[in-house]
Amino acid sequence: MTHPIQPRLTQVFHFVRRSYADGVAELVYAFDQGEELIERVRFPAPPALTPERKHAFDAALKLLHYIAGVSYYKAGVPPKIEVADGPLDDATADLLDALYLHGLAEFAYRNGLDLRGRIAFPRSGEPPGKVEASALHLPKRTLVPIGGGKDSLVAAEAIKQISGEATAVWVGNSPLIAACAERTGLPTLNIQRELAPELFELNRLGAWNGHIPVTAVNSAILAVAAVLYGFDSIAFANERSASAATLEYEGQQVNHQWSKGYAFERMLSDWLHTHVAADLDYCSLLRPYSELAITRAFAKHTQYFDVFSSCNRNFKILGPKPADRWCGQCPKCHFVFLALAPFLPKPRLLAIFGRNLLDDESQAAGFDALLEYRDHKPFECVGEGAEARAAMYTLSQRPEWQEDALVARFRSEILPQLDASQLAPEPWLQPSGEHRVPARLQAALAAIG
Ligand SMILES: CC(=O)N[C@H]1[C@@H](OP(=O)(O)OP(=O)(O)OC[C@H]2O[C@@H](n3ccc(=O)[nH]c3=O)[C@H](O)[C@@H]2O)O[C@H](CO)[C@@H](O)[C@@H]1O[C@H](C)C(=O)N[C@@H](C)C(=O)N[C@@H](CCC(=O)O)C(=O)O
Ligand SMILES: Nc1ncnc2c1ncn2[C@@H]1O[C@H](COP(=O)(O)OP(=O)(O)OP(=O)(O)O)[C@@H](O)[C@H]1O
Repeated sequence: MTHPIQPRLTQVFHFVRRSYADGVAELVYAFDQGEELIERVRFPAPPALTPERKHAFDAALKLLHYIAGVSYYKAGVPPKIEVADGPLDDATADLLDALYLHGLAEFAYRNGLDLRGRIAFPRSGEPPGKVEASALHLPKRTLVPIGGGKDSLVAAEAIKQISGEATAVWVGNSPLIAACAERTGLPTLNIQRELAPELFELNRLGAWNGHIPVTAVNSAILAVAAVLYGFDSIAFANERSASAATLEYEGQQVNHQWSKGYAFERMLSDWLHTHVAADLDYCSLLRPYSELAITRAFAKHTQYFDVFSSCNRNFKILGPKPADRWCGQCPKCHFVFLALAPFLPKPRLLAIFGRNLLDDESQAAGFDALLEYRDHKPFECVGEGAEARAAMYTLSQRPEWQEDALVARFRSEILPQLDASQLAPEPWLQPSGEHRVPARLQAALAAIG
């Protein structure tokens, strides 16, 4: 079938309209005069929207419409963006311009595209109006998004430790994430997301495709949920390392995890305070912590070892879910194995993964990339190269790891090229840096360390 439009040849990307009724949000997009692409987000058992929350809800839904559009915009990256709402205020346009440029930087790099100067959401140019939305007096309870991996489970346990009222929430239909959410013992909330099926057809017909800032999409969905169900805070589990670029290309920082980074957290946190509710706090509970600090914390939570996984193959929308929670071949499997190893007895770690990834020479290139040895850091949610090197160095000093192929290779081939005084893990275990954790939740920060 010849598709009515060839997305790569389109000239305009339209944010056509949006609606909400009985728990279902419909987000509508189109290329040029082409067919409508409709994404639906389903909020279960929705309470009635109170009049005082309606304005805030509409503002959060509007942002969701614009942020979720990134999945469709990327298919054609047309030079012009049209929004049915009319020109946006500067703060909204600034957030969206930054998100589309930086959140699609990996997508652009891998597709040989340069989006700089190409993405410009229509803006009114009006000076900022009221700089603070009204307080909604939202209930003092927290949405804790669960991703199925170690980070969000550390965040959930920290909030439980301070007896904070919290709900484990996740977007999508992953049985693995559902199992992790249930295992927290917290109340749960599962929001469904149905992408426009036409997008998969456009992909099949050769549309541009690639990595998107999905954390921004999940964040926008949870902002709508917080107003709808009544939560005063959303506590993601994005680590300090997520702000570090993966590589630099033609003068542009390319960060696989940009919407997990602090720059986005700050922009969205401020935007929600000024456009949705002065008392709705968006933050990452793990912001001050490195990946190594988080894996050390996670190593104490043995109750999750038989359900969690960081392997992204588990989270595909299309196709069957893998039988094995850990593929053992991808950068996430490599990194989580390496980052947990210093903090777990070796037999315990091998029981989680079902095999010893560091005694498998076929995985050498994958681990080299984590160490930034002869390759750049992989385009995945992994810690900084220096963290990986500190973890590998720690293992190289442990008798039980000496004979394993990739540890022995590190000792003989890589370690002599490194400055061992820079390889201690301890500096990575201390919290540091800015965060947006609200005062009510700051005791949970200390519970992580
Ligand atoms: C699970 C995964 O890694 N998916 C990426 C993969 O998608 P694939 O084609 O293998 O299959 P599906 O996941 O079933 O997706 C089918 C197509 O649908 C489109 N799509 C999907 C979800 C969405 O939110 N938007 C979409 O446009 C897309 O065209 C898919 O091809 O490869 C895709 C192409 O490179 C990626 O776009 C898929 O990435 C997902 C959005 C995803 O959930 N990825 C997370 C694992 C992820 O990247 N997490 C990052 C967060 C980074 C951030 O800044 O937020 C991380 O863990 O660091
Ligand atoms: N399907 C989802 N629904 C809601 N939030 C999610 C979802 N997937 C990931 N997140 C959140 O987005 C952030 C980044 O996801 P990420 O996959 O890095 O975290 P994780 O799965 O908790 O840990 P890991 O790094 O071990 O995979 C986390 O805070 C997580 O809670």
